[in-house]
Amino acid sequence: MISMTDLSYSFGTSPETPVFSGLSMNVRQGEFISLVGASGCGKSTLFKIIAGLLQQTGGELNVPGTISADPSSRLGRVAYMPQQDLLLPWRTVLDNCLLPWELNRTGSKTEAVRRIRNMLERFGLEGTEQRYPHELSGGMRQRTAMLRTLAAGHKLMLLDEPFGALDAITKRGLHRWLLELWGSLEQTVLFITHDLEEALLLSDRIYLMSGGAGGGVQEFLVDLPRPRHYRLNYDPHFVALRADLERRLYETYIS
Ligand SMILES: Nc1ncnc2c1ncn2[C@@H]1O[C@H](COP(=O)(O)OP(=O)(O)OP(=O)(O)O)[C@@H](O)[C@H]1O
Repeated sequence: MISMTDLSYSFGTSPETPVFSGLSMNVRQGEFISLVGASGCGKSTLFKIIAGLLQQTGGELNVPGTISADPSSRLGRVAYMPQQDLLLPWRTVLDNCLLPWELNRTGSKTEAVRRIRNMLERFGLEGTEQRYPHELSGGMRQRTAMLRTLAAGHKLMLLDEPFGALDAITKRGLHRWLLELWGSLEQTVLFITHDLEEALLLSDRIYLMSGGAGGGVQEFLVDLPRPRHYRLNYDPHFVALRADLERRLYETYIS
């Protein structure tokens, strides 16, 4: 679904110091992949490149149907949920979720509304369609933003720390919910997180990003069977994987 070879990026303000370099990775259809790495190693920047908002300064990026050298060919091809939920405060839940339809105008509005209404229950948002973002809890806002992202109708979703600002219990509930939802949707997900347990629970593979010149990326396979239960994090194999992941992440910090 995505492949990148030796990708690098430098901001124009500091061309000599790349945010990251030597990034090579592949994402296959239907996979759930997490990206972890120190703050500032370029995870969000990589998402902006994949979404077509920035152009890599080196290397190859292949997103099917696009041209590696032309970032605008990637615009609108993937669903991107940035760190802040970016819900429009003057719009209701339903109207926020209709935004992708308003931008693309594929099919009728009646059909788009029907599809969103059908999704509201699966997202635990039944009864909220006429509410405004300030009337929602943090977890509900994140689910609304995710529904809007999914409503764009793309098979690839980029989720940048969607649960980063939530308390542990709400987060736990959303993990359970996302595991069930992803299992039924055939979506490919690239997910940024700083939470190693979250990454292990949700992912097929994890990429550890180092950032900087010559940093590259390390692949970590999560060989835990599916379907996964959110209580899996007490399993001895899970605990061992977590320890290994933490050690490898620590090594990327000090290398
Ligand atoms: N517009 C910009 N101009 C110059 N430098 C920038 C710009 N945006 C981000 N940076 C720098 O690029 C680096 C990578 O930022 P980015 O947000 O991609 O990191 P990140 O790994 O997602 O961090 P975090 O985990 O804290 O969200 C940081 O050093 C940041 O200061």
